[in-house]
Amino acid sequence: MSLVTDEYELNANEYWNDFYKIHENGFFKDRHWLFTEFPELAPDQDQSQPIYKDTSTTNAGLGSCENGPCSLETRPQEHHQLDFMKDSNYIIHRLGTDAKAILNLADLKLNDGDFPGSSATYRILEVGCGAGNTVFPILQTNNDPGLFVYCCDFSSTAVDLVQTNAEYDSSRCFAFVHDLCKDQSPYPMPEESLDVIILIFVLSAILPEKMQCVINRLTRLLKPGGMILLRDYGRYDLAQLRFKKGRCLSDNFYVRGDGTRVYFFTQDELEALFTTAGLEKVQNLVDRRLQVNRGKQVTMHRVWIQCKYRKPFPAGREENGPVH
Ligand SMILES: C[S@@+](CC[C@H](N)C(=O)[O-])C[C@H]1O[C@@H](n2cnc3c(N)ncnc32)[C@H](O)[C@@H]1O
Repeated sequence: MSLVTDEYELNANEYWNDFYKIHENGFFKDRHWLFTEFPELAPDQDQSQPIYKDTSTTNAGLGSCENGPCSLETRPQEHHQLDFMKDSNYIIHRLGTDAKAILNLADLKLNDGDFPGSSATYRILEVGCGAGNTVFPILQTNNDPGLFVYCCDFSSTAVDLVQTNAEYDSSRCFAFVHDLCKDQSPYPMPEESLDVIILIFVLSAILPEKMQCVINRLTRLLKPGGMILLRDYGRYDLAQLRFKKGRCLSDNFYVRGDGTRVYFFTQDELEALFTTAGLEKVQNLVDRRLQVNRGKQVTMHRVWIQCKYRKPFPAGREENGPVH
């Protein structure tokens, strides 16, 4: 790594802290489309009735994901803006977060062998949860009393935003600071305890040479039959094509103006990452969209990749029914 690349890697969480200090929860859009793409997040809900529909943008040339992230505001100078537009669905009640320390695992009074969510029957972990734009829709939509949702991010500012959200319910959710790239950084749940792990535009923020270790370690947390769900940037997405010279750190890996980084994947690369970790493909698709912002008369070619990979049952152990 060069000195410049090193600086972005060593201080990666600080760049994301700065990002969340500026944007708080108002940047990434709440993703109610999640449940049409990933019904595993709310298995018992009626997926035929999307809860959320944004009508501000027209999608043409859709792939198989018509209810994907569909609204967009174009501000070419800042590529984050290409991802998701501000949303006011969630009103955050800030509770003086500067004064409130982040709740850590050590602060919880747990009996021996217990862990947050130990009595749950369906456990979901969101990694790189940001301000909670995926976690809160899950908690709102999935009413299974046995559900427990964990979420983590290496930005303490982001985790603080989640923990101080009025919707945060510590009996159903546990948010914690965690750096996916730090092998020694503990998870609050044992191995083979999770039904679903979700990564939404997160793996792309990680140094490419560290991605395999991240996926290997996450795989160990999955129950046999459990799944990793991913949605992320695809190769030659508009955001990639718009990067100016000098922003490229290595092949297909770029740094934005605010110091946060992004990789653009091919399907084969993701297939290799997941299968090397021992997972089996359930889905690996490219979602290409022509997004039209009628107001601004701009068309945008977006490329996203969506994957679902399952942890196989050990040989001789039959799959029988749901994973919980
Ligand atoms: C593009 S944002 C997506 C946020 C969130 N998943 C969402 O959908 O709104 C990427 C997130 O990954 C987090 N992140 C990046 N590298 C990480 C790492 N090594 N460990 C944990 N979180 C990380 C960032 O802090 C940021 O919140």
